[in-house]
Amino acid sequence: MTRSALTTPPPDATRPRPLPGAPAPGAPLGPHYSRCFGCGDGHPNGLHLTALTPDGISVVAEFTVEETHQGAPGLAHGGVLAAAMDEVIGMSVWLFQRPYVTGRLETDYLAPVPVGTVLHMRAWCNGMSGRKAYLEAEGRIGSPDGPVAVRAAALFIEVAMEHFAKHGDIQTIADEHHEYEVNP
Ligand SMILES: CCCCCCCC/C=C\CCCCCCCC(=O)SCCNC(=O)CCNC(=O)[C@H](O)C(C)(C)COP(=O)(O)OP(=O)(O)OC[C@H]1O[C@@H](n2cnc3c(N)ncnc32)[C@H](O)[C@@H]1OP(=O)(O)O
Repeated sequence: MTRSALTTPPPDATRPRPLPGAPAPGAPLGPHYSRCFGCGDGHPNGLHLTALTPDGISVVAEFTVEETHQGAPGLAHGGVLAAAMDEVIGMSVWLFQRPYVTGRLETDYLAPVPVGTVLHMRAWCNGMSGRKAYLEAEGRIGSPDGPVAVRAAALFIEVAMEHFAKHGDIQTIADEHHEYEVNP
């Protein structure tokens, strides 16, 4: 992966460890929001990524490239592939049970991805330092051992839950996240 200093963990970064409440290995992760463009099962033309964690600290996911994801005829749009990388990285950092948002996302495109491809994605954390999480992901064509088509490195920044309430749609958050009070 060609990555900048901004997405490279500093020497004092800590290695992530699975938390006690992490999903069981192999259990499906499910969408964090039904209308999410990346994982939402209620999104009419989203990516519909399906994911699980093998170990509580990383995520594997499958993304089937559809006609609605094209850039050039018959080939996936690079921005759509970046969105898929962003999503799978976001799923992996959510395993640490604190809310993070993407600060920076770097992407290498190594091979074209035809419509109909199942992209086998994997995301993991290389280190954490304060509010910053340094993450990486790859997407392989056709199988978990297939050729790598896309790589990404990212810096995610931890935010308070209020970030979503302040900037987003608080009623929908309350409807889907019953543990979150609209008027605490
Ligand atoms: C109640 C329930 C709600 C449900 C929600 C579920 C949770 C999610 C669950 C599952 C996720 C699944 C997947 C989701 C989709 C994938 C994720 C996305 O696409 S997220 C959307 C796109 N990203 C944004 O919209 C961020 C927009 N930016 C911001 O809001 C701010 O800029 C923010 C929060 C990133 C930082 O702002 P500051 O004011 O809090 O903090 P400052 O001081 O600016 O930055 C902190 C440190 O980070 C560095 N930093 C910030 N941005 C950077 C950047 N772009 N590059 C390098 N460094 C950066 C700064 O230099 C600073 O470093 P120094 O502490 O000084 O060392």
